[in-house]
Amino acid sequence: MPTLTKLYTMQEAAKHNTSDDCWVVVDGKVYDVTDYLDEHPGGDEVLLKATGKDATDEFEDAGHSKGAIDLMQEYCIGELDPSEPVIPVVDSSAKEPSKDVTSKFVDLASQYWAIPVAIVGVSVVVAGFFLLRKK
Ligand code: HEM
Repeated sequence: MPTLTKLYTMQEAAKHNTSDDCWVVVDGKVYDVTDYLDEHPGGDEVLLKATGKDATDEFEDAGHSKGAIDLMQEYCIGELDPSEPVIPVVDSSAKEPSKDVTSKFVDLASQYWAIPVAIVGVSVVVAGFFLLRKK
C-alpha cells in the first residue's frame, strides 16, 4: 500500500518558527523538531535560526553523523510541496537603494569637484594676467 506523504509549502513550514513550535526543512523534507530543541547537541538556537528556509546546507555543514541522520527520521512529518513555486529571495544588499536627484547631484559633485575648481583657478589666473597688462 502506498504511504501518503503530507506535503507542506515553505510558507506553511515557515510559520513554525518558535521554541514552542519549530519546523525545519532539510533536503526537501519537513521536520518538527519542537520536542528535540532541548536535546539537540548543536543547541536550540541553530534549529530556530534554520526555520523558514531550506536548511540543507547548514545541516550538512554541521557534519552530522549517521546516528544523527537516523534520529532525524523520527521527527519527519512530511515533505516540501514540489509544485510550490520557488520564491526567489531578494537580496536587498545587492542592489543600491534608489537615489533621489539631490543625492545623485551630491555624488557627482563629490566625484568631479576638481573640474569647477580648475575652471575657477584658470579664470583667476587669466583675469589677473589681463589686469596686469592694463596697468
Ligand atoms: C531533526 C533534525 C536534526 C537532528 C536529529 C540533529 C541531530 C544532531 C546530533 C545528534 C548532533 C551531535 C553530532 C552528531 O551526532 O552528528 C548534532 C549536532 C549539531 N547540529 Fe544537528 N540535528 C538536526 C538538525 C540540525 C540543523 C537543521 C542544523 C543547522 C541548521 C543543525 C546543526 C547542528 C550543529 C551546528 C551541531 C553541532 C556540531 C558540532 O558541535 O560539531 N542540526 N545534531
